[in-house]
Amino acid sequence: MQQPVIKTELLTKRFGSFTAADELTFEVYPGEIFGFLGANGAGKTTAMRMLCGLSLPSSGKATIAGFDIYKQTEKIKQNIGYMSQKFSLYEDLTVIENIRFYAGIYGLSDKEIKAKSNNLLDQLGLQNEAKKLVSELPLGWKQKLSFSVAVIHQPKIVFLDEPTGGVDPVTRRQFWDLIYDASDKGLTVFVTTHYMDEAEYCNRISIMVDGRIEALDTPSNLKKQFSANSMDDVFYQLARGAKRNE
Ligand SMILES: Nc1ncnc2c1ncn2[C@@H]1O[C@H](COP(=O)(O)OP(=O)(O)OP(=O)(O)O)[C@@H](O)[C@H]1O
Repeated sequence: MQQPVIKTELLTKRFGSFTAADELTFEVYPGEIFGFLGANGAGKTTAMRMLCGLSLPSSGKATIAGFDIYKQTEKIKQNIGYMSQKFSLYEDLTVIENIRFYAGIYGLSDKEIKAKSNNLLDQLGLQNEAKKLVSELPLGWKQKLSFSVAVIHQPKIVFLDEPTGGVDPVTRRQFWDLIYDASDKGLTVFVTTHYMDEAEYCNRISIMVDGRIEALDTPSNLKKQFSANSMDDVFYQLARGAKRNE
């Protein structure tokens, strides 16, 4: 059996007397696409910040790419990529400037940066847009570029926080083609989303309710378990009892 790339045990984060993430225990395996679902306020961002080494847990254990979440946060940051709707590209730099900038931040050499930038422009079909300002690109293209720069240093895991907000289902589907390609090459993808069509694209899904993981399995097993026709229905059955988003 493969070693998990993410392993948590009773991972908990409290803010004063409030428990935002409550005894989370789960494992994610190399190359897996793991969906992290929950209603607003369920605790997804809190959990993800701990997993990325950005916030220390109150209790519990976790390793990310084999590194300890308390003691090795710098190592964790070197081995992960992160993309969110908020953390994105520099709108007033061109496409190629953004690629070079992030590659530089992630410590790639000049030679690697040159080769990677060209490959990436080819792969995304953006050669003609290389010198355009990012602000001129449609949102769907920005999201693809943002994902590509988040994995330019070939991390073991990429964390995606609602990566496709605001785009139509066809553009979302195209974004997911990039995710599948990356996961085929061994990248582990940890993704939060509110879109249930995206939940169906994941290998496994966990659903958080009021800080706790209430369900975790493949989309098809979850549908069986909850006698549901769709992930929407599974999600609704679990989230309707939530106290936090009343
Ligand atoms: N720094 C903080 N201090 C106090 N409470 C916090 C803090 N950060 C988050 N919370 C609370 O913890 C709970 C979980 O928040 P979190 O942002 O993790 O949820 P979420 O599932 O990511 O929600 P959303 O989908 O709306 O982003 C919320 O009730 C939030 O108000």
